[in-house]
Amino acid sequence: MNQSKEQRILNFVLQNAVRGDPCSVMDTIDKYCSQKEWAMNVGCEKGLILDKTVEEIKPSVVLELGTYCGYSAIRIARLLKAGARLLTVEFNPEFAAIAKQMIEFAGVQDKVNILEGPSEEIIPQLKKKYEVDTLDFVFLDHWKDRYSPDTILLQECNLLRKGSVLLADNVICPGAPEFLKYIRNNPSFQCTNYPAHLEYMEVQDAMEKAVFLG
Ligand SMILES: Cc1ccc(Cc2cc(O)c(O)c(C(=O)NC/C=C/[C@H]3O[C@@H](n4cnc5c(N)ncnc54)[C@H](O)[C@@H]3O)c2)cc1
Ligand SMILES: [Mg+2]
Repeated sequence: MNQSKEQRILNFVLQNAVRGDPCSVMDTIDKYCSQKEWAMNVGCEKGLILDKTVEEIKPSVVLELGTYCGYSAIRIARLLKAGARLLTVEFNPEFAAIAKQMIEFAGVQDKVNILEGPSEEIIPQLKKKYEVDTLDFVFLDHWKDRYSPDTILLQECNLLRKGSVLLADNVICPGAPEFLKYIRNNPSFQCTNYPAHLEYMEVQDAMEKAVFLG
């Protein structure tokens, strides 16, 4: 059975990146996806916005929605302080398996927990099953029509506290119009837009940061 694109990306990393070196894994994925096969990793330009957000917050508990191949999980985990943890949610078992291997190769597996299943089922389990009190940082990068329902669900499950930060990828391309409408008209969130380009392309995109005001 011929390989998936995600399997080819993983193989390229296993053969060309330096084991235990997260930056080498990220650079190798970026090289493959810009030169050989495009894939929906946040990439290096928007990745820098993600890095700065994580460095600013210094989060202890991070939730990522949409692991895919694990690129942004590695990007986030490499910056986490000792004892901090990233919970990343992925409902496609093939992608979850690829991401697990990618994260282990990068050497950040001790900081990352891949939660397999749909975000709408996992989010309500975070407190009891995954011992989460509140989330310091949430990176949204899954199906774009899930951004606003999951943001509402996070609030309903009391997982946000005053100062919790959401960062959403792709609010321009593919676009998350319903999310932008919801979050920018909601007085409980302070929003900032970060224009950028779609990963590996000269197409306009942007990230939206939303701080929960409690
Ligand atoms: C028209 C067009 C098409 C594509 C692009 C380019 C482009 C650029 C980007 O940066 C993108 O993030 C995307 C994009 O579509 N991302 C969706 C990402 C999904 C991943 O998350 C997983 N997942 C999806 N919903 C859930 C869910 N509820 N619970 C758990 N996991 C979920 C999936 O299993 C995938 O692992 C697309 C630009 C324009
Ligand atoms: Mg994305």
